[in-house]
Amino acid sequence: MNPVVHKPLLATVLGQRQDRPPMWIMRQAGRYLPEYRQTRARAGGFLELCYTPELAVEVTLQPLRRFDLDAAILFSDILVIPDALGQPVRFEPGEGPLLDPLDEKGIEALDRSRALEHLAPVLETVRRLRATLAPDKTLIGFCGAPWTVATYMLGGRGSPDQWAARRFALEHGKAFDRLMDILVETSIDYLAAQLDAGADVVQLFESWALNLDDAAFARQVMEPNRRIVEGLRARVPDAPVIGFPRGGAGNLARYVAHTGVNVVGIDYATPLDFVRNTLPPSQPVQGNLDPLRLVMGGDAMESQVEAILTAFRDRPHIFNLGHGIVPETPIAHVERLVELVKSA
Ligand SMILES: Cc1c2[nH]c(c1CCC(=O)O)Cc1[nH]c(c(CCC(=O)O)c1C)Cc1[nH]c(c(CCC(=O)O)c1C)Cc1[nH]c(c(C)c1CCC(=O)O)C2
Repeated sequence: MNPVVHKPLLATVLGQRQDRPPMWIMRQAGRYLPEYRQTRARAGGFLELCYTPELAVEVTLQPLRRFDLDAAILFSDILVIPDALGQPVRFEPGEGPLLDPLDEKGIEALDRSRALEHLAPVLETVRRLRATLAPDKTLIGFCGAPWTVATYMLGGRGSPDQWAARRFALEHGKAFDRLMDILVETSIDYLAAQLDAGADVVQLFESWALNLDDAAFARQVMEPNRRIVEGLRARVPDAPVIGFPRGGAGNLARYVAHTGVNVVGIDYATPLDFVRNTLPPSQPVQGNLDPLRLVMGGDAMESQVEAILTAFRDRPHIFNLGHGIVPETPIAHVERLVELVKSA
């Protein structure tokens, strides 16, 4: 890596405000792109795509060929971790991910010893991306944060209220804490390996940081995220981390202070002036356009893009959506979004 080349997105993560905010789009490689759908069909299954470096590199780079984005995000999924721990994951069309829900015995049977071996193809993808990516582009690695991954492991599928996992945490406290320990340790190994393979920064996707009371938020979100950041930095000093606790707005300042993440992701339901009043101007933020506005385009999109750029003008800001891009998004609207942010 050439240390002289400037990476605007990485610099922003490290706290340096840029004149124009760098940008990427959560879930930027995906079904809204015809070339993704084509490669996906070639791969067969979704996990096969994640575990085939040649194809995973290809889909990672597809959005950067179309749009002038400042970062590539490793193409993989948060659910490769349960898969690597011995809880198989299936992706069925129209269903989202499906797993056989874990019970206490299932937690005891999880096997961390071969997880990194299982994830070797993903790490090979990172190495190949590092070798191919233009030097001014930031390479983002990621994993799901433990609570979010656990909601799928315990519930067996996505759910609107994460009831099964929230109940399990209270009903089987010891087994739940054991599961958190396993996920924390595996995530540290996995993220350290991604940084070692050439990722510039890693993001913790805590997509289900909502529906939690104070005590549950502290136990299930803040503490595991903090342990990962601390454990990772014990291995990779100053490892740059983006935390995205979706739905955790009331805890934004506490989350940042407790976990030590460099950047905090802001979901689209969080008011801009709340962020301004809650986080000091030196605190880097990422977000927060509603993906629906990108589907709509026109003034619905442009007015809110302007509001976000204005609200975060005085601080390090990475422009992004407030959650992942959805399949029905018109490509022309993404082109327009990039043009708007680039001319800010
Ligand atoms: C909760 C979660 C998952 N996966 C992820 C999260 C956290 C972010 C969020 O909340 O959206 C994260 C994720 N998933 C994927 C990426 C790849 C990198 C990127 O381009 O951002 C990333 C960073 C690819 C994917 N992961 C998935 C797809 C679609 C699969 C397909 O091609 O059929 C892609 C491109 C499948 C997936 N994977 C998951 C679900 C619920 C689904 C089904 C719903 C859906 O399709 O969006 C779990």
